[in-house]
Amino acid sequence: MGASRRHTGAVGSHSTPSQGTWGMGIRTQWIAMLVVLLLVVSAPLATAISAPGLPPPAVLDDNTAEYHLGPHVSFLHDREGRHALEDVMTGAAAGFAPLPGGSDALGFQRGAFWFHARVVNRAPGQTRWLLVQQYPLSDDIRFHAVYRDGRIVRHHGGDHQPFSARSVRYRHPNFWVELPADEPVDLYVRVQSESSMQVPLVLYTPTAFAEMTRDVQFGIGLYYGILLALFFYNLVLWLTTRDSSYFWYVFHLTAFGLVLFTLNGLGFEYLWPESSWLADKSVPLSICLAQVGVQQFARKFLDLNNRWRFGDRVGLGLIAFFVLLGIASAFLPVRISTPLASACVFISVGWVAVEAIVAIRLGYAPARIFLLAWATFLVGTAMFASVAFALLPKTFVTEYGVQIGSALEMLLLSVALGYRYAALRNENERIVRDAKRQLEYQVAERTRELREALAQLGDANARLRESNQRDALTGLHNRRHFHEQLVPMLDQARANRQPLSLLMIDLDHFKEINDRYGHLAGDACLRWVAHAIGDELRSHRALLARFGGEEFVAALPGHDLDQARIAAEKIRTRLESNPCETLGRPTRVTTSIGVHEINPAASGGIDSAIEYADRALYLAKSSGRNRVQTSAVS
Ligand SMILES: Nc1nc2c(ncn2[C@@H]2O[C@H](COP(=O)(O)OP(=O)(O)OP(=O)(O)O)[C@@H](O)[C@H]2O)c(=O)[nH]1
Repeated sequence: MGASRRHTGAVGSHSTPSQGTWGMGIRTQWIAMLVVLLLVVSAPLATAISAPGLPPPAVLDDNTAEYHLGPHVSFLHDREGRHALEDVMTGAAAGFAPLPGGSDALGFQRGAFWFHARVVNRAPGQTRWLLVQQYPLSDDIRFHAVYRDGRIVRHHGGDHQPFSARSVRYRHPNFWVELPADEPVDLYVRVQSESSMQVPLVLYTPTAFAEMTRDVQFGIGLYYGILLALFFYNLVLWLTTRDSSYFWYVFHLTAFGLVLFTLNGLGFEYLWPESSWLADKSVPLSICLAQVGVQQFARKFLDLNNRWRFGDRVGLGLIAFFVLLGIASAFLPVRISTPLASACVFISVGWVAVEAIVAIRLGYAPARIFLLAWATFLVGTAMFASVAFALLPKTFVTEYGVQIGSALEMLLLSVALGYRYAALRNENERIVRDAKRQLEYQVAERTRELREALAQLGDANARLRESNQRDALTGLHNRRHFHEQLVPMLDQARANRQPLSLLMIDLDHFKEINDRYGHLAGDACLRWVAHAIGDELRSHRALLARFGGEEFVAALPGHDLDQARIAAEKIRTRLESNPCETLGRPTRVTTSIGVHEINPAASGGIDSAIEYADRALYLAKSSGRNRVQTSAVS
């Protein structure tokens, strides 16, 4: 990347961190962020150190396409910012000194700085050059080219001038300068700025500048293209899933992109070309915004509120701090707010790494990818800084460490979000599955209990029905049930053309038993009689019931009148010959029985049939009792 022919100066190698590419400008910002506190303290000291001698002039020749003036630059600190060009030229001001340590980054300084370099152009075919100050944030830059004949050409630049005032529409301030062949030209650059004092001056031929910007634009397009793709991808995911982690990821990505956009000078070029206020304040503001984004994203992604309360509180504290600092930076001088915000970035970035490590130790799997993403960014930034301190050789990867690291970080974070989403979805599905299983088990359990209850209820109903059909004293069927059962029995007899007979059985003088032995003895006698009749009729498939009081009724299917009479006679004989046991006392009990055969062809109902049997019984009673009487009507 860069011009095909480069020249780094006649004297020694280039020792400043600034180079003539896109990354060089950014690197300068990052170095400033890394060493800003050191510089704030050391720069005034450094300016006080007297120079051993002023640098030699820069000599351009036919092979020069891009020339870094750093080794040829001397500077003068005009603390009050009052000196005019004439003062510094004539020596009325204090003398010029070489750049401290060869570095063109002087930190945050009050007043104005004058930079001087003498240039001799030995290339007669190339007299038009572009001087670029590869730091986009300087407020006020006044450029002067002083020629042998006393002619002075002046330009005015910096981000306090509208972007359109630049010689070339480019993110770094730049000035066209005519360099006649073989004539020394003194270049004086006066810089006054609230932001960091960095003046990496580079001379380009128009061709070299065009080639350099082409490569740089490609790199910038690639980098911000990746960020934009991730932005829209995760924006859509946020809109569809409504998972706030995606929103804070997009916020973090946007704010981080804005920081680099601002530091690259692209913010001033494309977003606020007319606003010198924003040109000044955008750096601390975007830094604070990015830190709010990263802290909030980490809190949400790592679910710190549920996993690590203390870490969550610290994260919230950092967010509150950066919000306040962001608001304050709208009013504070940039030389205070920017170094403060930059220094706090280290705390914030380190704390995010701590949060991720704790989350991993607490067993949160998605935090691993999160930490990997974060480490990628930190390693990229560290490699970039290491090059600046000559700890690592300058390669494509180390030189563009911040861009590569942050692009990889954003990419990995996007993957981590997907992983986290899948993990949450799986967890949800597991919970739903468990709940469903639990519900199914409970439903089965309830169904079983219900079935058991229904069975018990059925049993109870059956028992109730049975008890409704039974006589409580004797255990025989009761009169109502007899009626109910006699109907189908009669229907069946009619259908089968079979006889059906009724017995009306009544104990004789039962009242006397009650009167003589008591009601309980009477009860016992009734039970005994019921058992005896039932026993006697068992072989006849009879329907036997207690008709009421001391009266019983029996229906004998398949029995004609005579067969029924014989069965009745057996009952009578059995009772007569077997005294009932009433409370240990044998008591003789006789019985009168009325017998009636129901004519299946007759249309009469069961009531009339019972009536006939009852009449026969009455006849038996009136004929002297203890006898069987058949009904005359059939
Ligand atoms: N211990 C007892 N006695 C009953 C029960 N139901 C009816 N009785 C008695 O049965 C007797 C029936 O008396 P009556 O209707 O005069 O008939 P009887 O004494 O058997 O005389 P005849 O039927 O005419 O031979 C009464 O004394 C009733 O109190 C019962 O469930 N338990």
